[in-house]
Amino acid sequence: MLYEGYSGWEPNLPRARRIGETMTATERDTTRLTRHARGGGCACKIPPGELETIVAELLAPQPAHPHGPSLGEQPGRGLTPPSPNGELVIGLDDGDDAAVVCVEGGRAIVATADFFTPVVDDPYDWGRIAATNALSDVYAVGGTPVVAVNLLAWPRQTLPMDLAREVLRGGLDVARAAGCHVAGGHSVDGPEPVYGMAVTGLADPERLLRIDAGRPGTPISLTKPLGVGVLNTRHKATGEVFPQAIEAMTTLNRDASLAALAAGARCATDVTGFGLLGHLYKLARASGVTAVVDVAAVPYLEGAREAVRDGHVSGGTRRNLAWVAPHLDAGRFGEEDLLLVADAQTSGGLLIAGEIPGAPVVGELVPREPAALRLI
Ligand SMILES: Nc1ncnc2c1ncn2[C@@H]1O[C@H](COP(=O)(O)OP(=O)(O)OP(=O)(O)O)[C@@H](O)[C@H]1O
Ligand SMILES: [Mg+2]
Repeated sequence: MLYEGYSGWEPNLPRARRIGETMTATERDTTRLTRHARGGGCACKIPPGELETIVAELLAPQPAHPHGPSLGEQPGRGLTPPSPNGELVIGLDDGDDAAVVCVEGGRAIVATADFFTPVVDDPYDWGRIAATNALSDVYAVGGTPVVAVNLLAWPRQTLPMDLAREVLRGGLDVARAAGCHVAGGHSVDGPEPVYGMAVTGLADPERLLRIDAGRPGTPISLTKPLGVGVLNTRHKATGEVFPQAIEAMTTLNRDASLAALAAGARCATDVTGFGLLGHLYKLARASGVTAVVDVAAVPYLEGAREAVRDGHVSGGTRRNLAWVAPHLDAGRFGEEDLLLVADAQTSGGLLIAGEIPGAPVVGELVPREPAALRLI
């Protein structure tokens, strides 16, 4: 995930505090983590169209740089080294969730990194959410996380360091629950708090969940309800806490991934900042199919629709909708429903091509139509 930038951070905050110092009420308000970031969670991702433009540059043949190593011009994909140490089986071509490389011994190594600005005010919960989200991309390709390193930026002049400690504690607790070591990291002083992890996992190369493996005639299942985006936006604006959103964002996608593999699924992705519509569009495009969404079957967290009606919609959600609009047959649905299905999720569930016990079927993949997405 790319991090959008540094603008908009809270001015006039108190001096740096030492661990253990008590806070005044005013200071407690200024230590509301979401006030220190313009965006929040996966809603702070670079919009999908802009991201794909810069990533496409990486895929293009790379001319030799006059001051770079003399590897010469690459004939094919720019990212392939002349003498690779492993076979790349999932790379950048379709914007899949994680990179997968086959190595000696018939195992596959899964690599991914994710970090973002605060999505809730509670530092421990934010740590748990960010770690659950970082681990999710390993599960989304059918892997098992093995080791993670923390990625942390902290405005140490304006936010107490003991909050950073709580963030890391939350991340550690989630990784432990996932059976994944946290064995290091990197930390910098920055204007906005940013936290996440780089995670390495293992997978069976014959049993991967790929974004390009969807086939017509397959139902689409969604393993977590939508709506965390609008509830987080409401939380940032009002301070109201939504335990149902925190519960959803801290639920590991491990069981969903295992259930998908057990059901014989071969195609999945996780629903994060580009929303259900954005991620489903990527899946349909990569698989050469159209995805039909049964809007009435899409589950939402309690309070999500009300939050949209009250205007708590992030810029990221509106950008998601604009991005998919040229590829969307929206049928009879109006703005409220469209904003809900495009809602930028943080640490959302898996979108699986296949039927999974306990997960609602929210649509179906069909042969490619003029529009890659159709709502019914
Ligand atoms: N700076 C970058 N350089 C190279 N590739 C990138 C960069 N940023 C993103 N990508 C790639 O672009 C694709 C889409 O990125 P995105 O962050 O949406 O995927 P993701 O990791 O599945 O996100 P999420 O964690 O929200 O599920 C991925 O394949 C990702 O590896
Ligand atoms: Mg992903």
